[in-house]
Amino acid sequence: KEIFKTNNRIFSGRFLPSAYHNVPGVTHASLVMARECNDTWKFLRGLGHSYIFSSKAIESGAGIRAKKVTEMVGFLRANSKDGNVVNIEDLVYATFTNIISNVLISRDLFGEGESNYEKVIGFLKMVIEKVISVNLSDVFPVFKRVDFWSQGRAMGIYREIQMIWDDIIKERRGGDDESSTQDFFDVLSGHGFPDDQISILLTELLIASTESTIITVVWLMAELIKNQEILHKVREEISDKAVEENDHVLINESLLSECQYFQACIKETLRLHIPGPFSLPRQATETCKVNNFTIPKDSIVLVNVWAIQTDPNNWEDATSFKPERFINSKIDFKGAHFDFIPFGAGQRMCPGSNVAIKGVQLVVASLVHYFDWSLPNGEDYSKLDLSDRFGTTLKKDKPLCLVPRIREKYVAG
Ligand code: HEM
Repeated sequence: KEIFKTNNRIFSGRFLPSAYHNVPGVTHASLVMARECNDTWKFLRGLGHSYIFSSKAIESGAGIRAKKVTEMVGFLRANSKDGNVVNIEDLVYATFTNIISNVLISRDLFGEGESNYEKVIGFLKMVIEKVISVNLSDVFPVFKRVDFWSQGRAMGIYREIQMIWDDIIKERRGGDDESSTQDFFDVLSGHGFPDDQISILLTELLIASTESTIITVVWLMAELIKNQEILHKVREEISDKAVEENDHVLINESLLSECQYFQACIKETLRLHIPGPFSLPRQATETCKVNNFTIPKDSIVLVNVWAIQTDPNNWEDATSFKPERFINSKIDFKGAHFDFIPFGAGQRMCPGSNVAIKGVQLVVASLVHYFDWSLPNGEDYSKLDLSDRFGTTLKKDKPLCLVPRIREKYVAG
């Protein structure tokens, strides 16, 4: 609360590792990693609100979400006949990447049958790894002027980012595009952002919107599989409240928000398996005092959200998965309850929380509604290993590999 509310303005800086700070264009076109809340940040956050994060923007993306999730279900249906094992992270990576890439550039980044899957995934992982890695000069600023290594690394990141978007942007600039709908590329372009800055912004938004969302889906699925009684309750609730049994049996996205127990499961996943255990590092823009400690200007500030959200003083039976704790509870992730801050809080709070929830709920509802799931080799559900791997993100240690089987009543559909 001291960081995110009392001293909100002072801690509104973002810590920017030198390798990323030195990427040409970053200081003029960064939203997620903008070092301070300057005019460019305000402008980009406003654009993001209008075209990506607001309820209106989310509503207009409903068609894309439905299409991409239907494709995912179709893919699983086709691959669920022979007891094939599916890696849930790989499965949903393509779905979430294509949902956001359609909002950004009106096309799938992972096209069907295209071999760019490995290339794009490799690119995203490389940027994440290189951007967050801390160099000597980050810790000892005295080395800044002689830190040629991170300058070389920055040029490497710049080249990779440009390479991924180059063809797409050229195609768009070529003018063959007849689409009448405006996407985020059009908006940025219309405001005069040059191509290399657009590439940086698209990359930031792509990573911000996929990485944590995918981690959340994997953990939620893992908890549901391990706790079969919770899975059945969720399934029943979705069937009762959100499935419209007509010619095309479809999950009604807007009715999912009325599934209280399912919503509680999503919250409990974000509590127990926080995707960013230290949130996204902030930086003090001025020297200030927090609980009588002096925090010097430019200090890097990590908030241990994992510890807060699993603190036994605040949460009963804190390390167990108990969605019930959120039923009839006012605790939400909107940044006002400081015991539960998976999306951060204050001025730099994640603006995409509603986009994330919409995607997570539709994808998971579809996976549990249309399919039965078992563990490979018929292993007992209770044996599923839920250990995590500590890092800047808190992922499941072992990949979640499951065997889908289309449910009886949808076999012919
Ligand atoms: C479960 C999914 C997600 C989680 C847990 C998450 C979490 C976070 C966190 C902890 C931050 C830093 C907040 C702070 O400094 O206080 C953040 C920033 C951000 N997130 Fe998310 N996020 C998720 C999904 C998304 C999605 C879907 C989008 C876009 C559609 C998005 C866009 C952003 C942006 C643009 C920022 C930077 C905001 C700024 O610095 O002004 N996030 N997110």
